Order: sequence, then C-alpha cells, then structure tokens
Amino acid sequence: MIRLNGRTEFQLAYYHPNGAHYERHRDALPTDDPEDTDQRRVTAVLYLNPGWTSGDGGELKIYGRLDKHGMPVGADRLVKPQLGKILLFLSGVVDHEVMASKKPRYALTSWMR
Ligand SMILES: O=C(O)CCC(=O)C(=O)O
Ligand SMILES: [Fe+2]
Repeated sequence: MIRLNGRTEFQLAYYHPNGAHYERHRDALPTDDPEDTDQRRVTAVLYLNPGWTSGDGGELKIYGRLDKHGMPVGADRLVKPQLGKILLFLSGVVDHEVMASKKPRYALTSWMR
C-alpha cells in the first residue's frame, strides 16, 4: 500500500538543447515506514514537447531493477518525452536518468508525499 499525506510538490523543468541532462538518481530514499511522511512516494512526469523524435535525445532512461546480488532484472527502457505522455513511478525505487537533449525539453514533474 502507498500512503500519501496529500502534500504534492511541482516542478517545471527546462533542459537546454546543448545537451542538458540529469545523471542517474532516485527521487527519494526507499521507505515503508508510515510515520515517515517527508519522503517523496510517487513521481509523476508530464511531458510537454510536441513533435519529439528519436534523434532528439532527451529520453528518460528507466533502469532495470537489480536483484539481491546487484544483477539487473529486466532491461533498461528509454521513454521519449512526447507531448501528453504521463509517466508514474515509485520515487524511492526506480533509478532513472535524463539523457542529453538536443532540443528544448520541458517536463512538469510532481512528487506526491
Ligand atoms: O524530466 C524527466 O524526465 C525526469 C526529471 C527527473 O528525474 C527529476 O526532476 O527528478
Ligand atoms: Fe528524478
């Protein structure tokens, strides 16, 4: 079960077309503790880029989960930041990275706590 406290944070991000990117990270520490209401629980990203194509870069790379030995389970995925696409994931669980962008890239992110 995911417990949300109703406090949602928003961010409108712009990535410059000169290769702006965001290195591999998670948006929160993983936690199941219901008392810990400060952590981000769910990340939702709405992409705002019309006409985005493969050569434009700027994909969101979702890293495959690791098993208990640190070996990847399942493939990494690349998500194009196309207008109207919404992506949801668990903030404390999913490693992700924004690849270098060759076009102006806009994304509205919300973090639900
Ligand atoms: O813009 C995206 O695709 C994700 C951005 C991101 O990972 C973040 O702001 O934490
Ligand atoms: Fe992130």
